[in-house]
Amino acid sequence: MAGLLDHSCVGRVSQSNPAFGDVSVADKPSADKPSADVSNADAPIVQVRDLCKTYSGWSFRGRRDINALGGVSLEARAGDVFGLLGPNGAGKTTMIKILLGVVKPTSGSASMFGQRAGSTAARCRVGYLPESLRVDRHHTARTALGFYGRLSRMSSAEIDRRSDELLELVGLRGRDNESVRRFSKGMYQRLGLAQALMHDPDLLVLDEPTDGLDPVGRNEVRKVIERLRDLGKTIFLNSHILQEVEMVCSRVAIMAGGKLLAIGSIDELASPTDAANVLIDARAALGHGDSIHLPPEIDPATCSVIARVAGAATHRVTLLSPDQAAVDRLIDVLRQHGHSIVRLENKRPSLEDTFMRLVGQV
Ligand SMILES: Nc1ncnc2c1ncn2[C@@H]1O[C@H](COP(=O)(O)OP(=O)(O)OP(=O)(O)O)[C@@H](O)[C@H]1O
Repeated sequence: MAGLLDHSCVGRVSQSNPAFGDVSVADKPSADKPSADVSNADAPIVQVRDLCKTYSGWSFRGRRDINALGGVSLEARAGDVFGLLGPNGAGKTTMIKILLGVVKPTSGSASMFGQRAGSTAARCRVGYLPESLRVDRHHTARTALGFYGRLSRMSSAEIDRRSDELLELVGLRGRDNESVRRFSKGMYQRLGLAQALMHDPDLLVLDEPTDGLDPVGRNEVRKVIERLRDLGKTIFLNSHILQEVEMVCSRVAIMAGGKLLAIGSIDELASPTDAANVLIDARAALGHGDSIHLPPEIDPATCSVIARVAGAATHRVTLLSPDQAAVDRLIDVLRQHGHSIVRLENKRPSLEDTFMRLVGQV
């Protein structure tokens, strides 16, 4: 049953748990007891040191080892919305499975809240939304939350109170007694977020939470994540969708081929070549048969014609890392030469620029 791991402090992880897909290397959960005194206030919420994972497989050519993680180190701290990014096969899911104790690392260490990743004490404080959550079709949103609450050994009163809060938070209040069979994918994922939050975890691990959703569903799920961020929840988000990561994450790690390529805030990861720039679109009138004339003060290399219609041409001038004086000077020159400023945009480097630069080099 999906969600068992999220509430697994009361039970064992089933190796056939559909929440984890095809897990070939499953680690037996430890028998350590959760303790009220497990927190180490100064410890990073997630800490990974030199983490390596090699899967051993067999093909008709014989034994074949796959290095899914080749010595990754990273940390996420309280209040971070930490984005884990990388192309297919980067090792993101393997990292999450190790953190949740489903896969055993080959070497290196992983801990959460200062406790060994996968230990019961660590897992009790984590809520997990798998990539493809499956809630039994006979459930309503409310009975599903009741089921997950009971797995966490919550009392009926606690389950009712928490369900009310979470249904409100994820925007399913009023739909709570409908069969999940009638839910859209977006509603289903929002219910998934609610089940992951049922036992009020300190860390939320979300694996591709908006994968397969249409733009409306994506937007709804993202709004819930933003609400959780604003409430101060620590979130570990695995996603392919760069714009989404850019909108919600405070820090990101970019991985490829089992290696960590970069880690930091989006601004920290931008290189000078991705630097912020200013775009100025200026329109100049053209007489019949006129060619386009740029003011002589403007370097043609910084300028391109983006539109030419009868009687007018629009130029786009790009200023790299400009100061305000340079922007003012350029506008003055354009105006003196009879150009109208039709658009001015401050463009900050996008995560996509950074991602493509780093991943493209691998
Ligand atoms: N159970 C497994 N047995 C053998 N190889 C595996 C197993 N799980 C993952 N791998 C391999 O390990 C590598 C990393 O896979 P992983 O799923 O961690 O990457 P990912 O970044 O999550 O990719 P995706 O975005 O496609 O899910 C891949 O080459 C994958 O084929």
